[in-house]
Amino acid sequence: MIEIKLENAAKRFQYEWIFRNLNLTIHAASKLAITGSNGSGKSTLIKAIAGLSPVTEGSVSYFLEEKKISTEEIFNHLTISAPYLELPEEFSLIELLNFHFKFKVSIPGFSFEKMIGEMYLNGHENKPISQFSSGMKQRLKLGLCFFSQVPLILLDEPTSNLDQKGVDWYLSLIEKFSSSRTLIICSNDPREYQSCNNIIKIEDYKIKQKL
Ligand SMILES: Nc1ncnc2c1ncn2[C@@H]1O[C@H](COP(=O)(O)OP(=O)(O)OP(=O)(O)O)[C@@H](O)[C@H]1O
Repeated sequence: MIEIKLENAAKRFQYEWIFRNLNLTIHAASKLAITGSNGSGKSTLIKAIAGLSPVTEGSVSYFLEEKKISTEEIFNHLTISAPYLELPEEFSLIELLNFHFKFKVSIPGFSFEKMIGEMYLNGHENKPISQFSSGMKQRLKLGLCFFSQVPLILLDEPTSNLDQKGVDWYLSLIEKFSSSRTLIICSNDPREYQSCNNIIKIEDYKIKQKL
């Protein structure tokens, strides 16, 4: 299980502080929602937690079973789904699963066949991802996150492009597959983060100032 500590974390783009003085411990297996209005900095914060974009000030530390691990290593222990992270469109579904699971281990008992069934993608095994609908792509992104055996799952706008049936399916994924994992969700939609026991508002850490 993984714990994350942000200490005086801050991010600045040019002259704008997106967040500042952020002190937060995300406990192992807890469920955190990062909320805030459009453009407030939710994605910026989740990217900093994922190690995709470094903080300008302060630090983000990771503790896997209480052992500190570096920002360079954290990618091995997480999966992330976000609108700005595209799937490789030229791969077929089977090719993508083969590729993804060269780097990640699947959760116990999950063959590709079972994953495809759980994502409601039967019959599309050899279709290129470029020909998937936006809802199919979103189910695939979420499936790759939950069916990988990692202690940290990061979701940015998890139900974008999903219809009501898809939203219910997403909620069932959380219920079935997130119990012993740390889950962080960026969202403006309370349906998406109803499972979260900790909710922060990015505006509470936003100080605009000219340098
Ligand atoms: N690479 C970048 N360079 C400069 N500014 C950036 C960069 N990335 C994000 N920003 C700015 O940071 C602010 C926060 O953006 P971010 O995408 O984190 O917001 P958000 O809360 O996720 O928004 P939304 O709800 O619309 O997805 C915005 O003003 C955005 O223009």
